[in-house]
Amino acid sequence: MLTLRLAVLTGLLLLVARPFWARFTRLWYFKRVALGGFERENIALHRKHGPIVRLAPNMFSIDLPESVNTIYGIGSKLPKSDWYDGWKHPSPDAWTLFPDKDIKRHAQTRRVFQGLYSMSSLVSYEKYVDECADILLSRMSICSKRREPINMGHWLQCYAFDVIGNITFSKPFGFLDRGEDVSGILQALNKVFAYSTLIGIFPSLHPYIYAVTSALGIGGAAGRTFLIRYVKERILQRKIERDVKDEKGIGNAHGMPEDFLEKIMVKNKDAPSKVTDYHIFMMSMSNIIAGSDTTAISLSAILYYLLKYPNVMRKLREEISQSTNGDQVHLSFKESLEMPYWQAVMKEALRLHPATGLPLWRDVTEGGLYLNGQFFPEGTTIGINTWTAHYNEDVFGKDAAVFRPERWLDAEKEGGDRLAQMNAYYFPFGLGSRTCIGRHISYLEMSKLIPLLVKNFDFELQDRENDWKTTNYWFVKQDNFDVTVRPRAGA
Ligand code: HEM
Repeated sequence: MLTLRLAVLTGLLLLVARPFWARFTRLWYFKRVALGGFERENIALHRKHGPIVRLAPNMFSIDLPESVNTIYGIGSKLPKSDWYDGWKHPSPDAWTLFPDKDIKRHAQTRRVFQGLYSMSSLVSYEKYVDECADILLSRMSICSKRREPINMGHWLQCYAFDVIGNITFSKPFGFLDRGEDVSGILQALNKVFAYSTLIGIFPSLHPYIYAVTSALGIGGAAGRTFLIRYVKERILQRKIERDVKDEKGIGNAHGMPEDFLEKIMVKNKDAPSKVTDYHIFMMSMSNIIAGSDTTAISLSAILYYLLKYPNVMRKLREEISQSTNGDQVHLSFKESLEMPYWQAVMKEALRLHPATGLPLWRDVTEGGLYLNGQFFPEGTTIGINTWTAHYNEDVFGKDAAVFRPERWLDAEKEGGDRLAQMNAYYFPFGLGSRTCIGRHISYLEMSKLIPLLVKNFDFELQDRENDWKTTNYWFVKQDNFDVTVRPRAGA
């Protein structure tokens, strides 16, 4: 009887969703994702077919604001789907936080390491951010003298990599100093992202293809190997330094505050069975892989929209000059939190250009799930794409595609439910138990840098007419953020 009921319900599911070929094979979704622009297509699919769209025989893209908590909320028990397998080494021992499907182990790991990413830990990371911001500032001065267009996306990526290296190990990678891709890491990671994004659609092939590509040294294996070696070297070096000094946790290099590695090593020394050497390696790697491109993309988005909307730039600059004194170089994180317009600018830029551009896939578990009256049996995979959510006109209004930081401030002034509804369908950092662990760190990096840049420089978009080009292999990266840069009069 139960089987019959399930068959009927699954049959109904078959009738509901389009596009046609997605019913029969995952190849349809694979092909669309491979084209690199799925975030826009996902929005268009929902506008055409409604809130539930089939992307593969058992994969459904959802655009239902009222279901976001059921799928992702803190109480939700839906694990990440096997699409995430592509983001890890095929060995079950080589697990990492981001793709971990084991809900219990994931929760334990988060509990142990949450503090390293908390607001109170940011105080010790702030100086590491300032150091890299100073280097970027001096690079911008040099670029402004050359008067040639520069790829600002590249420089912001250099900054994001160096900052996360500095926060994690008190040592930037050297991207800003060299202005180029150190040891091919950026190129290699691009390949890793494309590989993981696509193989995740056919996860059973992952062990075989991974073995072949690694043996041949293609598909990003070389850059990944460099990164692994780099992280291991930093850890080893720190262990030696700590042994020599035999000191426990107070400060590290050159009297700077505790960096991430120092904090995690203190935990390791206090409870070696709970915080193992594998944890130290895995969390440090996660910082670099999950925390660099995401921040770079978001920084580019903020600056790009400021350049596209000069009125917003003007208002922001007014707020910056009111909030800082003339000689002050760096805005403190605390000061930035007290700048409502700046906060709204960041929020709005991450709404219009969230860093991840595919549905955040989750598996429906035992007993199935009803969404909007539609039954999804156990074993189906469902997900909401942040882009689909953020461009939802019922939630954000008819002008959802317009960059308008005021929408957040107006909704707040207005009172009522609107702000709560917008906040509930706004998730550039994911949601619930799988929300981004590094989100405060990324806010620290972003909120300090952009005010510094726009206070000191004028940027001009090379192509004012057309929107920039992007490529979406999970991260929606900007390809041609070309600008000219000039020092600002009086800065
Ligand atoms: C603006 C910058 C960032 C954005 C937009 C961003 C976005 C996200 C999103 C959307 C997720 C959840 C993905 C999912 O549900 O599949 C996530 C998870 C994660 N992020 Fe971030 N992230 C950013 C910066 C960072 C930074 C700076 C770090 C590390 C220092 C970091 C580390 C992580 C980790 C480890 C996870 C996995 C968390 C878990 O599953 O428990 N991220 N991030």
